[in-house]
Amino acid sequence: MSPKALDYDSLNENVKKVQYAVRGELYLRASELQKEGKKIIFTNVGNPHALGQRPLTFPRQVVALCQAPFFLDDPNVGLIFPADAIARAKHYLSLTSGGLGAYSDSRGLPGIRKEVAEFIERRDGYPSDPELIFLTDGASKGVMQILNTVIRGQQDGILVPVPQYPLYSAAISLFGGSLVPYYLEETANWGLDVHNLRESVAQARSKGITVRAMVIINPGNPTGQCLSVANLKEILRFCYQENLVLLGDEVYQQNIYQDERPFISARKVLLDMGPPISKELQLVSFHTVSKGYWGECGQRGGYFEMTNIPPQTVDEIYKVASISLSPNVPGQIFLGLMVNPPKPGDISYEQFVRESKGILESLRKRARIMTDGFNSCRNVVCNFTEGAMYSFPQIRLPPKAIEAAKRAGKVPDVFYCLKLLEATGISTVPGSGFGQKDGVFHLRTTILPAEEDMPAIMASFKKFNDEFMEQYED
Ligand SMILES: Cc1ncc(COP(=O)(O)O)c(CN[C@@H]2CONC2=O)c1O
Repeated sequence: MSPKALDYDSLNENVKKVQYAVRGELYLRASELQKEGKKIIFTNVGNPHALGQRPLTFPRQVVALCQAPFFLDDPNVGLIFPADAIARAKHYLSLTSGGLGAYSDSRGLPGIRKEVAEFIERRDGYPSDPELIFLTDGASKGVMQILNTVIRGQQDGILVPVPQYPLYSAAISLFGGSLVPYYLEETANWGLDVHNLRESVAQARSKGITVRAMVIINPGNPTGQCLSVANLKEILRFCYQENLVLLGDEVYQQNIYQDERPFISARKVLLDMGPPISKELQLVSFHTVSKGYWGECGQRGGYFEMTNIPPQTVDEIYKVASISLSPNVPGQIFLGLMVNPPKPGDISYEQFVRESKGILESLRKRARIMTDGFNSCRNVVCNFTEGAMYSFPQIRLPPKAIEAAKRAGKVPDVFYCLKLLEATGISTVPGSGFGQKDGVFHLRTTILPAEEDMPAIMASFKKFNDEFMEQYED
């Protein structure tokens, strides 16, 4: 009998090749232990509300009213909801074609795409065209759609930073392209050296690969570095010289924990450079409501903005977006609220600023606590988390530990993270899930555990780590 279509052996080979470590072996083992009653601290996913972060009040008030418009007809609605939330809910409902249950345009509601364009204009100081902004079910879907549009086959390469967020390696595998790694310099605080870029491209071309696009993640995941203007200019010039599309993943643009390198968008730097590059280099930028001080991961609100992309290509991307009919409408409203939050003078402004500032200040403190905690441990070194939501310490495993891992049939950092999980309940992602230089090992954790829990978590980590090193050191 020939295999059935959904038998494992007859599946699409690209599907079987895909790896996604953020919810890989460690996550599955942690879920098993949790079922057995062990207390698990899931720091593997940048999922703020799952670790206790409270949602911002104003957006939830607006979306609640949008989801249940009958409250708007209740004479007492003003006793529970502030007037600006009521007004915003009515505004968003007026943009839909029948409320949140109706499909929107496949690119998203025009009124919200306009809000995104106005946000970008305020942020960058250059006009932005709503027609070149598509709303998506989270940034992931936008990234996958653009990669699917660019990759024609195995010979097409995408330059991806290593360590990288495995959405990129997984999507490139799924769409049958080739990942072309460029290594970030850990000793230079995960800086990016254009010389490494040139080497990677030359190597790929020598294997017959056509490098088509370059991904930057700024601030970085898992590495947390923030790119300087000079670095961004080098990257833009490099892409222009090598005829590459630049994919600017900027989902952590609100998550900045130092003052030396504030966030500046690739688009602003590009437009500041002026012609010819500003008129010719193709750029797609991504953002989301999942990160920042919003952390609304489950709402699935994202967008991508296209710069210097030909109208015919935009039409093709629109055509493919139409297959999925409509991005989810609540997620679109969250996005509109993120890019157009309460303004000074609005009733909800003070509360919004208090809540958002509080979250960001706490994240900044936790980034410092975690970095210092790791650096106080034996054989652990950790760059400071300049941005994003993660800490990515290097774990210098003694040879005996590497041998023990081999005997256990595990990659060394998986072996270490499994031991850490069993001993402390701290669920992390091994550095091998993000890519790293040979013989160098890391783990990724988020900086999201509650501030008051952080010292105990770091103490528990230190106890485990120092005992582990004691056990395996010569
Ligand atoms: C760099 C980067 N881009 C895109 C996404 C996708 O975001 P959406 O929720 O908008 O699709 C993530 C999510 N970060 C994952 C999720 O949690 N931990 C991570 O590393 C990310 O880290």
